[in-house]
Amino acid sequence: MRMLLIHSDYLEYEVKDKALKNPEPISDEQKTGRLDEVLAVFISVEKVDETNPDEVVEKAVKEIEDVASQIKAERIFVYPFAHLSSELAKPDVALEVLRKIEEKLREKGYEVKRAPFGYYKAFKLSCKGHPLAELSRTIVPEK
Ligand SMILES: Nc1ncnc2c1ncn2[C@@H]1O[C@H](COS(=O)(=O)NC(=O)[C@@H](N)CO)[C@@H](O)[C@H]1O
Repeated sequence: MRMLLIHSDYLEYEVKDKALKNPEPISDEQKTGRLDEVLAVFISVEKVDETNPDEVVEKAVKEIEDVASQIKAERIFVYPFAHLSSELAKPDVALEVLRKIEEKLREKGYEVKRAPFGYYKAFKLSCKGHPLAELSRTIVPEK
């Protein structure tokens, strides 16, 4: 899994078209979304993650929590992003992993939104620009 973490004044998105034949079903209210004062986490779930998705979820949540505590972020935006890797996991595995990350972060008390999966989306992001505002992490399951 590849993650790009951007500490932002805000992230907002708007769903445009389907990028997959069967994207995640969404309600009208999910067609746009915005969070202010947010840690935006762009995630590419990779093929290698299919060997142990639950382990990758655990490791990703830990990494995100570590960064969130350092920058004192209480809101997290989980953003499916297929452009951080050339070895993408298949969509059904990727969506399940992203849903579990969202769920576990919420259980830990963060305010969490997740952008819809399988759509082309317009988005606006305002990076804060401090030394820890732009980070990346690579997570792999143990062999
Ligand atoms: N492995 C993945 N990790 C994260 N997001 C994914 C993954 N696979 C699919 N998606 C989601 O599905 C959308 C489209 O995925 S994609 O791989 O880019 N596929 C396409 O764009 C197709 N139109 C051509 O392959 C992405 O924008 C993202 O929302």
